[in-house]
This record gives sequence, C-alpha cells and structure tokens, in this order.
Amino acid sequence: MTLFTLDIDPPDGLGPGAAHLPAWLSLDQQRWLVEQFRVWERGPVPIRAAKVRGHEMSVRTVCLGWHWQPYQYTRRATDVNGEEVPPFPDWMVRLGRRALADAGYTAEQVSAYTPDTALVNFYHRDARMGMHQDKDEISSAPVVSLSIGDACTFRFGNVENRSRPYTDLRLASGDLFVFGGPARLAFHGVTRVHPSTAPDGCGLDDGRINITLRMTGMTDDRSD
Ligand SMILES: O=C(O)CCC(=O)C(=O)O
Ligand SMILES: [Fe+2]
Repeated sequence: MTLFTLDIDPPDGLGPGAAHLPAWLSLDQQRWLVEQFRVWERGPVPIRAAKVRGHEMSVRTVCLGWHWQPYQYTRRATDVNGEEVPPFPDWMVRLGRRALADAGYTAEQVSAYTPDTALVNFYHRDARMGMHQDKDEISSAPVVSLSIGDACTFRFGNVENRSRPYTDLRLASGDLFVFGGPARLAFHGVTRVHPSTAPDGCGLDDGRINITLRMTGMTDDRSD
C-alpha cells in the first residue's frame, strides 16, 4: 500500500478513498471561516472568475499558498494582478489532518499530509462547476473539501470519464468531503446550488463557499 491509498470502503456508495462527513464543522467554525473568507476575497489577489479557454467560470476563486489558474499553480497571480497570494496558514494544515483522520485515513497518512494550497470558491445561486479532475497537483495526496452556506448538488463520478457511473449527493453547510487514494482523480462537479438553504448562524446568507485543501507537490524555486 502506498502512503496515500485508503483501503477502507466507507458504506456510502462513493467507493474507496472518498468520504462524506455531514455537519463536520460547527456553526461557530463555519462563521469563523466565513470571516476569514471576507479577508481573503479582498486580496492581495482579489477573488476573481478564472478564465478557461477564454470563458469566465461562473464560480469565483481566491487562493492561499499557491495561486491556481487554468491549469497551473504559481506563487504570483499572473492572470490577475501579479501579486503573491497569502501564505498557507498552519491552522489549515491541522484542519486538513483532522479531516483525514476523521475520514478514516491512517495515522501515518495523516501525519504525512501537508496541504500547501487552498482554493476558496464562491458560488452565487446560479453558479456551477462542470465535471473535471483535480489534476494540476504533482502530489497524489487527498483533496479535503469543506462547504459553507447554501447546499449544492455535488456530482462525484469515476476516474475514467465525465459520464456515469456517478453519485449525486447534497453537500450542505458544514459538510466535509475527502477524496484520495483510488478516488483522487475521480471526475466531479457542482450541478446546482440550492438557494435559501444556508442554515441560520453559518455566517453566509446567500451563496456557497467551498474550500479545498490540496498538496501541490510544488517546490518553491520562486521562478514565477
Ligand atoms: O465546490 C465544490 O464542492 C467543488 C470544487 C472543486 O471541485 C474545485 O475547486 O476543484
Ligand atoms: Fe475539483
């Protein structure tokens, strides 16, 4: 078994390596994360809709640690304003490790997990994300995904292509979703946001925030 394979198959039909833990964040934690989001979205690299083949995504994204643009990671946001993104916070490494532990990863896998980038997405009610793989990372370490605000329909598929088999599940405010091991390169997307479903007290009245923690496997040669 390599370091980041998960040999348990949780009983939620998602297949080995994927886990959905509803209500993993408390309302206090959600509210605190929304407060952090309000700081991150302002800059130094303001939140923006990334352009894919000339078209703006409906989702807006701000990054920590490494800046993602289709389809690469850089320290500076060369597609926005050339500024460097904020450092990846230590508390996010701890959060990512707790997520892996709760999702059933081994102690060895948990302690080796050192996420170094966060993509923080904001979805207004009409935003979507098409089926894609998260494959701009060199590392095969798991992706840890947190949802806050309005619920969404999250489509989690297979590693071969965008079509069936896939599972549509509802990611609600506070939910944790982890995909690693054999599920790491599964196609996934957000087919719709469910307006007016954010719980009172989560800190967000309208729209959805999704935070994904990842290990890029990048080294810091600062050449960008
Ligand atoms: O919003 C989500 O739940 C998924 C986001 C996602 O797939 C991504 O940022 O790559
Ligand atoms: Fe993704």
